[in-house]
Amino acid sequence: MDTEKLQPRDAFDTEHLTTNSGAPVDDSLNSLTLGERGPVLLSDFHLVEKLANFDREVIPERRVHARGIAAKGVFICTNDVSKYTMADPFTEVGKRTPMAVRFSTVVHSRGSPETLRDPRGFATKFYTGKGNWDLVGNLEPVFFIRDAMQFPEMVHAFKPSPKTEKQEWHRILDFLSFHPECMHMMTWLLDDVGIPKNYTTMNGAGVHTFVMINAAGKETYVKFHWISEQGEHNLLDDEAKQVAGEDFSHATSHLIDSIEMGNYPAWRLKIQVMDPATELNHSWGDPLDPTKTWPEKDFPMIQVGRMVLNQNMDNQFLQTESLAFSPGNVIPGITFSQDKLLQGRIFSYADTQRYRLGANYLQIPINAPRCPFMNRQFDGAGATMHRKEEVNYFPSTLHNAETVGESHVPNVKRPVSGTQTRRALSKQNNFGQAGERWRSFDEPRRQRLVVRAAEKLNAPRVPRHLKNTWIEYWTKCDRDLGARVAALVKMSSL
Ligand code: HEM
Repeated sequence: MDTEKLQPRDAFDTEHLTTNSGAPVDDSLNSLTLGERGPVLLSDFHLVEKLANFDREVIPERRVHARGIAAKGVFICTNDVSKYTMADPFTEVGKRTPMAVRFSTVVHSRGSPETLRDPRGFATKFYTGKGNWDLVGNLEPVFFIRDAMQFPEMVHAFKPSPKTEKQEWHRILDFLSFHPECMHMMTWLLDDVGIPKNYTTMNGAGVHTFVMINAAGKETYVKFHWISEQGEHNLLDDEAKQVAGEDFSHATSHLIDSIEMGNYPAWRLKIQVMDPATELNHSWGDPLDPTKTWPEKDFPMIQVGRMVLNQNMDNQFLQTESLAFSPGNVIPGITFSQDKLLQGRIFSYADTQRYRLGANYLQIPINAPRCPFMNRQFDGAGATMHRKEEVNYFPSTLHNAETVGESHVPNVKRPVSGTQTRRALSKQNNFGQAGERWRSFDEPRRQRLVVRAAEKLNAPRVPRHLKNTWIEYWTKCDRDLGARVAALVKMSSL
């Protein structure tokens, strides 16, 4: 018997219960006691082991995006984009790359309703032949802030109050009043898309500008978009209340049921590309600013592939809960831009995952690469990778491990220069795209956003000075929008 092949899994089940170390269990209903009426003996190893395991069954939930559901699928390359990138999923039209995807809400805890007005996470992992590539995006193509320095406090403001354990809009509006760059994102959050009907009926976006590099080393700025083939459908506020009353996990139920019934949801992956040499020429703002979209008339969408989700997860803890996505996971042909929000994310995800899942979280099967891989860092808590060689260092004359060199992992060549500084991007244009987006809506949709914006300002404990600031911001987005919000805001004496 090859005991190393007998990894713990249901394929090797005995017909009877055993202890964790495999010994048969005589009784799993009655504790071992001194006489029928007790006391219980500490030598009941099976009881102690069962309780000890139970006591450790949960791990910290994700700091954000705690509530979500994952599925498996496949990415199919549909267009030749080799002039932009050498990345493995795009090397051949028709190439298929296995994927894991997790959709989520953001602010509330793991058991919270899926009908809340909240951004939605759209995290994708491509198991490519050159390592895992994670495109960790959201439904919304923009974000509230531009610099990772502000993220922890932004999350504190959105999360339930440390005093009341409730999300409170006076705290959110207070924090965001220092960040007028959030206005574009607010026109997504307070729009109908703020509550998607289901996860399958929402689009997704990579948000940041990334860099694609082709085989000749040419660099192209790129934005990624997932466009739902099911169409974009949302819940109006009253509908959301009704759905929540029936099934507060409605989006999870819908995804699982759709896949179960063979109605495999699909998305088109589209890209927008920009020559980095033009990056300072755009009147709408800076492409390194994640609060901006690139106008489609100047940067048309180019289809590159299709993702189909065709398999449910069958172990929520080992798969959905243990999935670890990171914007730091890129592959040759795709790399980071200088976007300051993105650069902070490169650190934060792997860091939280070492805390949340342990040092060897990448050895958990759902996170491990599907291509051959090898390095010298595999010991520690949670290690399961059985390696037999004596050389666990690099370089070595005894084992000819090599690195591949820059021609296989091209890096950005464009020079970066400047003095050390802590400064915001100078080209801000905080209100332009927010106003454009609101004006692009039909009248009923415009009015729904107005009503929601006013509702937030009428929430308990929003002081007069914040109401004034926010009316000013909405007015800067669009004069009519500001006037209509102001007309609905109750000016208390707070
Ligand atoms: C500096 C800014 C940000 C920081 C520091 C940050 C940090 C985090 C952290 C710590 C997690 C939990 C990860 C885990 O436990 O596995 C997370 C999850 C997530 N974040 Fe961010 N985040 C930032 C901005 C963003 C932005 C701009 C987006 C969208 C483009 C985004 C999308 C997501 C998604 C989709 C997840 C859930 C991944 C999953 O389903 O497991 N985050 N983020």
